[in-house]
Amino acid sequence: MSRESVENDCSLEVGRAQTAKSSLTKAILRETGVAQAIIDFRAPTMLIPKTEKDDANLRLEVARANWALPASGLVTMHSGNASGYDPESGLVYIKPSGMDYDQIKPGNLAVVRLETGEVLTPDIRPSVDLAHHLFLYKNLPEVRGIIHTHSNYATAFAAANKPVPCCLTAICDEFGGEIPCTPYIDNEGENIGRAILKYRRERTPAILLGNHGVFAWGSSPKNALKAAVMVEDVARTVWLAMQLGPVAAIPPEEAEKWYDRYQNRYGQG
Ligand SMILES: O=C(CO)[C@@H](O)[C@@H](O)COP(=O)(O)O
Repeated sequence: MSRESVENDCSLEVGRAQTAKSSLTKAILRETGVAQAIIDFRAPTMLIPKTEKDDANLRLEVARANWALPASGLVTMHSGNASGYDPESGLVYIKPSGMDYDQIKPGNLAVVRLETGEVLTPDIRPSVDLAHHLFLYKNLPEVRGIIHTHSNYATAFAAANKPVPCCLTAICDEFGGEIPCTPYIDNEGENIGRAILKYRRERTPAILLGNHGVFAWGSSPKNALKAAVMVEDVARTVWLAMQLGPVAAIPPEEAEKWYDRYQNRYGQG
């Protein structure tokens, strides 16, 4: 679709967009200090067909999750991506493929219709991992955010096709048991998505992909990011522990106690 036809076919709610631009810009400048992140809401990639309701807040959250990947040491160069899903509009916002993280803005994310896989941003190519993100959103109905990384310590376990064993209370808290690992899976079609569903543990919001990396998910892009950060953190600690000898597994009934407290009574509610 040409830029001209996109502009003809689409409507911009200018007043709404300008309000959002103003508040988003302030939020970005306040929280990141990155002046370049000012969003141009008139950019063609922001034009969404009339039937779709764009979600400025989710755009900001997805951009933030992508910015956090290099900031948290989870990616090298372009080797990871973050997305978010808005069930009201049916739209998925995802990192543009191969884009430098400091070039990502709320206004230049790739936008995809979940139901059909149609890319609504003709001039922005989505992450090569789009198919896996879409498959997970379709099959895990509570999920609103997904992260993929090749973070080093977790990916070392993946290289060995080994799960991260449940040998730390922090693993019980966050994951409720070991972080599983799939065998090697090729990247065609829905193969990775299907393998994630097959090998995941029901309540564990992350998995290692054999010989590849990490997928993590959550009820928001921020929560998916937390899971991705925690996968790497515990993988690093377990790796260090393994230099001392075999690690000691925590029995499932003990893991359950930690999980229950952390998930149900930890923090400020
Ligand atoms: O694993 C791979 C490539 O093999 C991708 O996850 C990674 O490079 C990120 O790709 P995108 O920049 O999101 O298209």
